[in-house]
Amino acid sequence: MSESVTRIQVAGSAGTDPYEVLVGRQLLGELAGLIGPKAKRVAVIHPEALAETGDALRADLAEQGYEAVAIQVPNAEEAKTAEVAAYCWKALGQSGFTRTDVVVGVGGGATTDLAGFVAATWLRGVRWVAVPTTVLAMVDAAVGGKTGINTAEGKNLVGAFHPPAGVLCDLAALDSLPVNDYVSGLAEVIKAGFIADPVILDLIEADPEAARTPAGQHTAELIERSIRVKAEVVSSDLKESGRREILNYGHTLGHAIEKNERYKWRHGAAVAVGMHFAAELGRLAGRLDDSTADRHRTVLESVGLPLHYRYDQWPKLLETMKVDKKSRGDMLRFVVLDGLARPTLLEGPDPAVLLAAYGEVGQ
Ligand SMILES: NC(=O)c1ccc[n+]([C@@H]2O[C@H](COP(=O)([O-])OP(=O)(O)OC[C@H]3O[C@@H](n4cnc5c(N)ncnc54)[C@H](O)[C@@H]3O)[C@@H](O)[C@H]2O)c1
Ligand SMILES: O=C(O)C(=O)C[C@@H](O)[C@H](O)[C@H](O)COP(=O)(O)O
Ligand SMILES: [Zn+2]
Repeated sequence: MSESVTRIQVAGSAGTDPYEVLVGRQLLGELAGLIGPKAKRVAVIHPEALAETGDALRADLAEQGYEAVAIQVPNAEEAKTAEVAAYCWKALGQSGFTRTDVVVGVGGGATTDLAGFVAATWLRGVRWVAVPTTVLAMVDAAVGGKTGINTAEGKNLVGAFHPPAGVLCDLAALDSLPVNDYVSGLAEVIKAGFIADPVILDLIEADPEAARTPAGQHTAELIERSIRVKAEVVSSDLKESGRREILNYGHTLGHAIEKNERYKWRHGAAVAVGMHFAAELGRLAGRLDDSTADRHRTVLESVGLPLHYRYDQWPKLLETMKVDKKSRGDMLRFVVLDGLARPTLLEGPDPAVLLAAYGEVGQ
């Protein structure tokens, strides 16, 4: 067993098995246990940026007796396409991958979303293990079983709920992450702070510069607290029939911005703008106090996340938001706050209020 490993439990829900999220260092010794005794073949799906890691993992698994293949996919959102999923299916088919074999997704959230989706769809579902290597993937994407790809029409429009058998968050992986990608992940950390655990906000506000680096004093605590928020929510509502919607705070506008930018913006940056919008919407709808709304601006800005987007794009963003997964018929639905750590739904807001909220965000 590895030293000083934190183990966070995710309960089984909707007929799925429980699993653990491990946070620590040198966790790869845990991988074989998660792959389980039945697998003969293992496919390691990794992005170009982690070519060496992917190959080292493949070689290590081969030494342990598995027929291991590494499947390299493009970096970031370019991996979340039907074409790349088809490329992975082809590789699994050519290596004779059966129902007892296992997919390992190593990388950021784009890679773990794709790898989980490939695992969910191959032979109608095989076991998979997530090895997240970005802040965002550790605290959010790799946990909870939402897997999927984008289409030209929108973000994550094709996917499946397919929880991993386990999640290994090796904090050492963060040392090679470019600072922009590190900071992008802080958007989901800050989201967890606003919707459920304000201590996260206190820790970031105490030293925003430290929060921007893996060497920061509170890095492990910020990551663990955020994972606990996610684990608690998905444990009770895997398929998003209710409470899980709170994890979509800031995402209604955020996803529309990502689509508008043809997925060239990082998810976390778009969600940061989306949370600013959600805060202004909450304030203008008479739900959220000024001080908590203003806190969104200060904490997001303090770590270097964006608050604003192009004002002239509002009509297009509004059209995209109409097909957000939370919409019901013609009714737009937004996660807003009734107060700090009090997330709720705002259904069918007045279009004038929406425009006024965007007036604070658009530039
Ligand atoms: N499934 C979910 O519940 C969920 C939750 C949140 C976000 N997401 C998804 O996650 C994605 C965003 O994930 P992300 O922010 O991790 O971005 P990402 O996966 O696009 O990774 C960012 C970049 O960093 C590279 N990279 C990854 N790890 C690295 C490392 N250790 N060192 C150097 N480079 C590394 C990647 O190859 C990529 O180029 C979005 O597609 C978003 O929709 C999913
Ligand atoms: O896990 C969830 O549920 C979330 O909403 C977490 C989000 O951070 C994440 O970006 C998720 O992929 C969004 O899902 P979607 O269903 O709105 O596509
Ligand atoms: Zn997200």
